[in-house]
Amino acid sequence: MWRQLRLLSPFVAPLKSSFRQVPYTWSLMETFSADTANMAEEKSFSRMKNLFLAFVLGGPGSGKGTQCERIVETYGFTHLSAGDLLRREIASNSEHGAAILDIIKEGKIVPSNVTVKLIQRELESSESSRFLIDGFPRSDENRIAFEQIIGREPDLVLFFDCPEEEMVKRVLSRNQGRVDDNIETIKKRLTVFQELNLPVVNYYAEKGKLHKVSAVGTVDEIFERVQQIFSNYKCLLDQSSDENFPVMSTALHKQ
Ligand SMILES: Nc1ncnc2c1ncn2[C@@H]1O[C@H](COP(=O)(O)OP(=O)(O)OP(=O)(O)O)[C@@H](O)[C@H]1O
Ligand SMILES: Nc1ccn([C@H]2C[C@H](O)[C@@H](COP(=O)(O)O)O2)c(=O)n1
Ligand SMILES: [Mg+2]
Repeated sequence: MWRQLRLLSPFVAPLKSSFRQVPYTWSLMETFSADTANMAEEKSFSRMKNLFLAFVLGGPGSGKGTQCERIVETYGFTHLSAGDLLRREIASNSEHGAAILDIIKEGKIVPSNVTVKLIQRELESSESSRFLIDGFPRSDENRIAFEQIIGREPDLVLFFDCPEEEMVKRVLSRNQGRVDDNIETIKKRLTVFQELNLPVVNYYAEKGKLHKVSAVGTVDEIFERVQQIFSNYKCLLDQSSDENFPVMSTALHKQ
């Protein structure tokens, strides 16, 4: 209603002289652009509300990316790795690229608004209705920024629990040319994991959203544990299904 009144107001105001028409024209344009922004925000809000969102947490090298690949194959999720989105920013020489590279080399955390905006862009531009958000949130600040910008919380949180020794071994033998896969940066990332990531894990545990998965064993063994968790979310996942993702029910019925 208020929007309709705002739209009408330039027309009902008296247009006594051409001098007066300039501000009225501007006000009409402003009204239209404010209205377009409101409509885009409402559209985005209603899309976000209907998505199935799973956060995937775990220390460096715990196997988040590896398990996400299996979840994508089996359940038709779209995989958004926060680290990959940041690395893509670096590679594209974007405005923030150089600063992001410095932060990643130091094993630190990129400012939350940068990471959340990258995630938001993917969530909004994709046709998908279910997402794995891997490596996010890495801190309480990340979590709060997501809640504020996206306007909601995840449906579930997976946490891959892995001993430090095993994580270090896996990262050092990864061989993907990552600037942070060296022993100095790994030590820093492990400290950040203890100090900033674990409070987020505890937060979701207290909210009853956390599913802790032992990340020890073969990739297949770990994925079996993951499937057991997803089997409890059949109803919610089916609500988020659409013609692009007919695989969910099939995958769950196969178990
Ligand atoms: N269960 C496993 N056993 C042995 N090696 C594994 C296992 N799962 C993954 N790996 C290997 O360990 C390395 C790290 O795995 P992955 O990249 O999935 O971890 P990540 O949690 O995504 O790490 P990061 O946070 O650094 O991105 C990869 O080389 C991967 O092939
Ligand atoms: N929420 C995030 C996720 C990642 N980063 C930065 C810092 C990480 O060490 C690096 C690599 O991430 P990964 O691929 O290991 O998930 O990216 C961040 O700052 N904030
Ligand atoms: Mg990864």
